[in-house]
Formats: sequence, structure tokens, C-alpha cells
Amino acid sequence: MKTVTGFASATIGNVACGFDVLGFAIREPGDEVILTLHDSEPSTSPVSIKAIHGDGGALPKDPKKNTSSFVVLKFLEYLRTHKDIDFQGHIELELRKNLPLSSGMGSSAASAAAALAAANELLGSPCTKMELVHFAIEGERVACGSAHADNAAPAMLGNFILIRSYNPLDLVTIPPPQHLYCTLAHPHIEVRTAYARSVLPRTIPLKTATEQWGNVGALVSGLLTSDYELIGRSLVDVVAEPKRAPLIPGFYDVKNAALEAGALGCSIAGSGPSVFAFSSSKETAEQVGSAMKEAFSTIEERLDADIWVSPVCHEGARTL
Ligand SMILES: Nc1ncnc2c1ncn2[C@@H]1O[C@H](COP(=O)(O)OP(=O)(O)OP(=O)(O)O)[C@@H](O)[C@H]1O
Ligand SMILES: N[C@@H](CCO)C(=O)O
Repeated sequence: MKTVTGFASATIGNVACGFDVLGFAIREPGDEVILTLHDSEPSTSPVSIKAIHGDGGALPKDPKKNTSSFVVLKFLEYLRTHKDIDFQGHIELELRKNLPLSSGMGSSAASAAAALAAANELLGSPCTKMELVHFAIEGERVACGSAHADNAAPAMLGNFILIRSYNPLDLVTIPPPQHLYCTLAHPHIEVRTAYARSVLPRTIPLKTATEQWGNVGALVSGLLTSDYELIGRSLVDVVAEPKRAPLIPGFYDVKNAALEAGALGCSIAGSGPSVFAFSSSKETAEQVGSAMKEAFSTIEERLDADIWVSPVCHEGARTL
């Protein structure tokens, strides 16, 4: 028997103005997937789920419905059809969910990326991370019905990832400025991505579109040139945030508290309910976190919130 543990961290999709086309990984927290290779023939599926820890029993144990096992099945299929590797053994999967579900922290993507990193090493690393990312994106279709890449790609590859094109997939890696810190506030409520996508408009006015893509271009420029003021000015979302803010009690109070505490900018993390803010120092990011936590706790709903302060993760999914 051979055992490999994969790890992939939380990611923030959209990054305010980049709906579905921009995302980044933070260093922690993250999900762990432990894979054990058995040479024996599989009873039914080549991948089985031995145990899931930390999900409160919420996640499916059907290998075709859990993103961690589903992507390993896709990986094995790809090995057979594209690498002439016909896997005959049985992989047992154990998932340690350290990321909250439906949180805006890329929970399903982290499980998928961690599983792929482990499976690839388990079978002798036949694929590149760029090949693996396709399966991680397909895992999002299982999780929320849409194969958006702005969590899956940074979860696999690290850094900021700009999705220039989905078909064909064309990803652009953007390394983070040296002093950029992310503060992530996760209020103890759930917002399912599928629902948060259903409240968005199918079309937007041309004026709205020009404002949004102007900010995407400026944000990318700010990241590449370490222009922290420009990064802050560009964290404006006129498409998704106005429609999703009502799903997050106290969102605007939290956003104002973050900005007053010195954040460069602040918006919804992915589809929410988490809220993220950028700062140009760890000290400011920590002060921002305290202000966001306080703001969530003083609204009518008196929400408790977990706070993480982290630089952007360069590594992406890896084995431990
Ligand atoms: N390993 C997994 N981890 C998390 N969710 C999973 C996993 N496998 C399947 N799912 C399904 O995906 C749903 C979570 O999808 P959803 O996108 O709402 O949450 P999320 O991935 O945590 O979202 P976000 O990307 O906003 O953090 C769960 O309700 C579950 O049904
Ligand atoms: N781009 C996705 C991110 C989900 O985390 C959305 O906003 O629905």
C-alpha cells in the first residue's frame, strides 16, 4: 500500500470586479485529502471514500458526487484515454474538511485540488498542474452546477489567476505584490454558490460593463506593478456585489469598517458570505480583521465571524 496526502488552500473568487475570471489563493486554511493505493481489484468504483472529517455529515460519500473523489475519477479516465495508463487498482480516499461549506472560500475547489495533487503523486506524477486544473474545474460543476474556474484554478496553481478564456481554457498567472495581505472574514452563515449565481442578471447595461472591465484592467495593472493605491481603487464590483450584498447581513457595515481600519479595498469573497479586504501590510490587515469581526458582531443578527489574515499563496495544491 502507498499513501499520499494532498493539501489545497482556500481561494477567493471574483476579487470584486473580476466575476468568474479572477481569483487567488491564500496560504491557509485548506482541505487535506489522504489517498491510499490498494493493488487489489476495486469492488465497484476505482475510487471509494473511506471517511470525511469536519463536514458534519453534510457531504456526499458517493464518489461521483463528492468533488474530491469525482476529480480523481476524471483523472484516471484521462490517464486511460490520453496517457495509455489503464489503472487497475483501487484508491481509498479520506477527506479532512478544514474549510467551511458554502462559505465563499472555495471549499469544493480546495477538496478537488488537494485530491488531484495527491492522486498525481500517487501514480508517479503523469500530469502537469495545468492538465490537472481542467479536472478541478469540472469538480465545480458537481458542486454548484457551473464550471467556474476562479476558485479551482488558483487552488491548483496558486497566485492570482486570470481566466482569459474558458474555451479553450487560457489561464494567466499573476504573481502578487510583495506586501499584499488578504483579510478574510467568514460569518457563521451559509450562502450556496448555486443560489448566489441565480440572483445575478443575465444581461447588464453597456455602461455597467465598461465600468466593470475598466476596473478589471486596472486591478491587473495594479497587481503587476505593485501599485497598492490602484489595487484599492479598482476593487469595485458593479455587477455581482449589488445583487449579493443582501444575502450577507451587515455587508456594508463590514465593508465600511474594513476601509476605516485602513484596508485598500473590500468586497464579497467569491459568492459569499465571506468578505475579503486587501491591505499593504500584515499589521493593517490584522487591524482590518478585528474591525470586520466587530462589525459582524454588532449588527442586529450579531454574527460571529472567523478571521484569517494571509499573504497570497504561491504554491497552489501540493502534497505534504
Ligand atoms: N468535497 C467537497 N467540499 C465542499 N463541497 C462539496 C464537496 N463535494 C461536494 N460538494 C458540494 O458542493 C456544495 C458546496 O458548494 P458551494 O459552492 O455552495 O460551497 P463552496 O464550494 O464552499 O462555495 P464557495 O466556493 O463559495 O466557498 C456542498 O453543498 C456539497 O453539496
Ligand atoms: N465566480 C463564482 C465564485 C464562487 O466562489 C461566483 O461568483 O459565483
